[in-house]
Amino acid sequence: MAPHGPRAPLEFGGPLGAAALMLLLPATMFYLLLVARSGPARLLGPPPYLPGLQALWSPRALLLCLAWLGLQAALYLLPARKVAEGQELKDKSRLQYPINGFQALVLTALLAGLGVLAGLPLAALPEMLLPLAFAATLIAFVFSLLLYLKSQVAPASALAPGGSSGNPIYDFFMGRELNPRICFLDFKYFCELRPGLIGWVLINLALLVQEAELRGSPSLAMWLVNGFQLLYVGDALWHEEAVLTTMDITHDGFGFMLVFGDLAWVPFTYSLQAQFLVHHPQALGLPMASTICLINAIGYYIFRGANSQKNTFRKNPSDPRVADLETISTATGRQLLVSGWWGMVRHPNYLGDLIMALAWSLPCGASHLLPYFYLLYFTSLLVHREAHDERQCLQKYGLAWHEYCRRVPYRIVPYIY
Ligand SMILES: NC(=O)C1=CN([C@@H]2O[C@H](COP(=O)(O)OP(=O)(O)OC[C@H]3O[C@@H](n4cnc5c(N)ncnc54)[C@H](OP(=O)(O)O)[C@@H]3O)[C@@H](O)[C@H]2O)C=CC1
Ligand SMILES: CC(C)=CCC[C@@H](C)[C@H]1CC=C2C3=C(CC[C@@]21C)[C@@]1(C)CC[C@H](O)C(C)(C)[C@@H]1CC3
Repeated sequence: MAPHGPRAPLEFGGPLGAAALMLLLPATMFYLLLVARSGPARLLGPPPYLPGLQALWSPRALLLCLAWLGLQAALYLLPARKVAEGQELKDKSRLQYPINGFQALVLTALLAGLGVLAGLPLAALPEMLLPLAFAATLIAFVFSLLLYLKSQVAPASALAPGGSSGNPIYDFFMGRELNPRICFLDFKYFCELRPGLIGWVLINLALLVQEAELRGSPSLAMWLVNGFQLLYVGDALWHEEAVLTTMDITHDGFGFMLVFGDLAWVPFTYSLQAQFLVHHPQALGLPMASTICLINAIGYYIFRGANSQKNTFRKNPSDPRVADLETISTATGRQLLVSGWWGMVRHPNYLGDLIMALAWSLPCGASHLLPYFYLLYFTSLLVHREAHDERQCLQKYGLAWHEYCRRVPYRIVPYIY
């Protein structure tokens, strides 16, 4: 079982590290937004210029962000095709979650289409990225503060294992409450999948339209980046229920790190490749484009295969699709897969995700490092996540986890790591 309360080891260097990250993460996001639109687009140089407050603050951008959150919340509250139950909580209860994320994506696409037909200038959105990112950051700070205050009146059983150190800065950053919600609106589940992910593909689409207006038609590179990332977001929302077993939902509190990650970091930095392409057009031949599509398809095949295999197995180990796989028994009664995808490396889903990340950067060519930022950041995020998960699995499964590590020695990349 994971350690609780003050005894939980502090992550990210404790309160000082958390405070530094609270400044560093937004600063990095603004830096990337500025660099992507600058001529040299140098990832490792000083920022091209320092924007004044008038370039960042716009009441219209704030209103737009709030309207976006309101729209996504309204779509979340629409009748769902299914209501799923989450993992069992400390008090033995299970929370309920609507499964209508894909429906929200489709309805948002319809609304955006209608908006464009009615004269909504989608291509103007990229020009507002800086003030929109600033507004999203402000919202993230205020929302995290409200969540922190709300957690002060939450019962102890509702707190996450890692966010109750007693240090306000650290707890504000990590999040104290595990599943903060008002009635049916679960804030963490909502934010993780809706406004940020759907916002990301909307920003990508706006960049595609802007490129078409600038150059007559969108480039092949832009189509690939839009297509790959839409597939990724569509897949996440189609398999929405699977997010209920990720450690973000089952283990982590909902504090500034995740709030900012979901609402600002994902839409504004994950769309970096499309931003880069508008300002730095790339000629991409068909052979190269086909190779990149193949790389993305391989990554997706591994990512989806591994995630679905584990989810199917966790739901019903006797399902014919997984019943023949080899397993190790653990003292908890749960089993671990040691063949199939999970017999290749201990985190095959991370491997697939990383291969896709490479495919998203390749259409941007090899002249700049900036489009590869996502790949670099994502590698470090997954290495950190993998170490975190291994510690938890060792605590949960003890000797059986040692046996799994012996049988499957590589973590993410076969024969390398
Ligand atoms: N694009 C992005 O920014 C991000 C994407 N991701 C993606 O999200 C997805 C989910 O990632 P994440 O939640 O970190 O981790 P996983 O989906 O890999 O879940 C880890 C859990 O799986 C279970 N497990 C581990 N090994 C086995 C095994 N051999 N057999 C059966 N169960 C096993 C354990 O939980 P238990 O035994 O309790 O079931 C373990 O805690 C991944 O595909 C990842 O790539 C993640 C972070 C960011
Ligand atoms: C640098 C920073 C602010 C870190 C915060 C991390 C978050 C950005 C990520 C933590 C886990 C995430 C997941 C997804 C998006 C990024 C965050 C929020 C995810 C929704 C992407 C789509 C996938 O299919 C997924 C559903 C498996 C995934 C879940 C984890």
